[in-house]
Amino acid sequence: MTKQNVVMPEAMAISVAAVANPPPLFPYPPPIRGGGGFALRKKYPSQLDLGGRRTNTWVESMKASSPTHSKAAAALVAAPSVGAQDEYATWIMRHPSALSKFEQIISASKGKQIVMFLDYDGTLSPIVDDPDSAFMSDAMRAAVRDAARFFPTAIVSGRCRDKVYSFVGLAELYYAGSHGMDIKGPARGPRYKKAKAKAVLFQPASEFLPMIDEVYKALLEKTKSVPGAKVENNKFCVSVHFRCVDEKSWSGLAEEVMSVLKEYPRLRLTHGRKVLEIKPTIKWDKGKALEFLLESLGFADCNDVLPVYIGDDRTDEDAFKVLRDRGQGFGILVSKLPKETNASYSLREPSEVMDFLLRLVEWKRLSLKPGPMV
Ligand SMILES: O=P(O)(O)OC[C@H]1O[C@H](O[C@H]2O[C@H](CO)[C@@H](O)[C@H](O)[C@H]2O)[C@H](O)[C@@H](O)[C@@H]1O
Repeated sequence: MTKQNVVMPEAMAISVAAVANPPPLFPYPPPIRGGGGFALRKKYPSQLDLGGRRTNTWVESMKASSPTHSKAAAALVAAPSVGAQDEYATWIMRHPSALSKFEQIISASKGKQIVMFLDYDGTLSPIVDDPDSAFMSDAMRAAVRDAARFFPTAIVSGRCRDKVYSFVGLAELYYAGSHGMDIKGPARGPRYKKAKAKAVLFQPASEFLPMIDEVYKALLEKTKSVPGAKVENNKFCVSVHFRCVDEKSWSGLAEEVMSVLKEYPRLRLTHGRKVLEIKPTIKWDKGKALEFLLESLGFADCNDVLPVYIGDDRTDEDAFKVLRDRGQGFGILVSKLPKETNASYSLREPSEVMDFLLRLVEWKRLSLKPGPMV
């Protein structure tokens, strides 16, 4: 594998400019909890402002970060109120199931190479309490392996690349770890590689490694008194998990995290599904990673490509938005609940993601079979 010297203008703008003027994050509005409904929020900042926002605002953001796993939301999924059902019905018309619209999707791929981008947690593996036990099933692995035989496939995850590779275990895929800040091409050369495809190893935040390591250690120390808190070193970013922390301790945890981060103005804080995420302030995200990978695969400025991105979290919205802005391909949001999203389609859970991959593979196999002799 050769180290690639790629000049990406945004990636080069890593430090000073970005620090002075942090990039706006996509305002992914999680549903408002409580009130018995799934009302979509119009504005909900996904970047937690270390300077001005009060801790209780943080805690509200933390509460909203995993509605599917709150007891109230789980009850609403199991037995939704009439209002919630109406709201879901309206939402699903705007973001129909990728399974029910399968024919529409494959007809859009006519004459084009599908390229698959798959988030990991909550997309290929179910959300579980222990991040170290978020294994994908063998059946899902087989479906991804089959899909990758026909379509270039990349795993795009917030996790450390090595970790997500250890979960997926397929050498023929591209992997973008640390929310796209650590990209590596397949160990084995896939058959579908275009002639202009390049070998890939791209780490736009490498200068932040020592800082991330330092912050990881500081966060470990600061949060060790909070029962259930877990700090995960994702190489170019750090996750502070609060899924197993008693809700009463969330504000204390947020305060500890903020007290560490105020010493690091070149890092920013966002939140995902019951997790606080600490990242470098570079203009790089899963959307940029998607564009980078398309280019690496030889599909830059091509019309004969249909990128499909499947993900469940707010960081995946950056990729959905890129596809929407390019007017190319489409995003599929994995969610049982209505959420404001830039994805075109939806799937309810990882098992539906697997069904979708299997149908794609089956369709491709049939389309490659020679027709009957006449
Ligand atoms: O981009 P992703 O692959 O979706 O990674 C995002 C974060 O996923 C993991 O945390 C989430 O899944 C855990 C296991 O199911 C769950 O316990 C946690 O509450 C979720 O937030 C991962 O551990 C994080 O480091 C990733 O940033």
